[in-house]
Amino acid sequence: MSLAISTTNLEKNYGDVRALDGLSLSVEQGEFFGLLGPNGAGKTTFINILVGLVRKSGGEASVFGHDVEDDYRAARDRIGLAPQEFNVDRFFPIREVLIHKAGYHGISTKEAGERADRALRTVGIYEKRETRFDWLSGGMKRRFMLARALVSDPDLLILDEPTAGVDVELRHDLWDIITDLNDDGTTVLLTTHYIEEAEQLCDSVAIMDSGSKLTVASPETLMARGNDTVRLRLREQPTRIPTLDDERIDNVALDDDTLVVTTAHGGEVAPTLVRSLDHQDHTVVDIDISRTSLEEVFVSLTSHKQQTEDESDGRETEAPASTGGSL
Ligand SMILES: Nc1ncnc2c1ncn2[C@@H]1O[C@H](COP(=O)(O)OP(=O)(O)OP(=O)(O)O)[C@@H](O)[C@H]1O
Repeated sequence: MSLAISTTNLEKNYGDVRALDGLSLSVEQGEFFGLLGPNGAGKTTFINILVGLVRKSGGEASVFGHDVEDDYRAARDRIGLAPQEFNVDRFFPIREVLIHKAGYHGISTKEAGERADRALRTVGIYEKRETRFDWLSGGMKRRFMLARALVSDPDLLILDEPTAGVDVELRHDLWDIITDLNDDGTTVLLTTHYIEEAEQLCDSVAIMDSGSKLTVASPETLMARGNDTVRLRLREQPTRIPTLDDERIDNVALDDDTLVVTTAHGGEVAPTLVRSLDHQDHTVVDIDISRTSLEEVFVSLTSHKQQTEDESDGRETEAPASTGGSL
């Protein structure tokens, strides 16, 4: 399968700041690909290089086989971008803004009108077509950003935090729209600080930090790398930790009447644990298995990288970029 995005050793320096540090990434056609990283990891810089807003300092980047600099026009015409910032012409009705945008991609005025109407219908704000951007509600502004990305019928949709600051209902609505587009064949590159968004939507997720890639895998594979916690509540509190001989167990602790077992195989180990405890006359009255969340994997990967850097530097570095409540 050919690649929608391919970058090799991509570098970007803003003066002394190394925003991208040899980033190599491949996104297959039709994939729903998530880019996760703490603030300042270089996600927006990566996107801006793909769409020609920022010139790379080194390495290679192409979109559907077109080099983003040498073959800029061909690459750019395949991409629809919904940026983080509302960089919209505020003085025209939104339908007109879309028609201008389509014109920029070489689409005739008649066709542009049809595309604009279709895009506004897709995102559910067709009835607002004669309204200026400034007069839309916050949620409608987000919908409009998506419509503007869609007006050129892109093969690659790039969404830079498309649901930042929207309520839960709209977030789910936007997820549905984007998922439908992906089902119809549009490749999607998504950056998000909402881990649930990546978990729900993405086929593959790249976790990056300090301008380079830490890992790429499906959300399921990433979560499987972490440990499960099996909590077994016993009818009577034991005086000491029962013997649990199973090489799949990493750790056992006692928390009042509850045994807390750490293992990479919670679902498989749990029945064995219950049997083994039963043989030792401990009755299990409740059992709970919690799996590692993608958020935990993310935090452990990015904080580990920061620690390694601090250690190898041997000097103080800036505080790690905050992962905040939602990453
Ligand atoms: N125009 C610029 N001039 C100087 N430094 C910049 C510029 N744009 C970005 N940077 C720096 O490059 C690094 C990467 O920034 P970037 O915006 O690409 O990260 P990000 O992962 O998109 O962050 P966020 O999640 O906060 O949007 C940061 O240290 C940032 O301060």
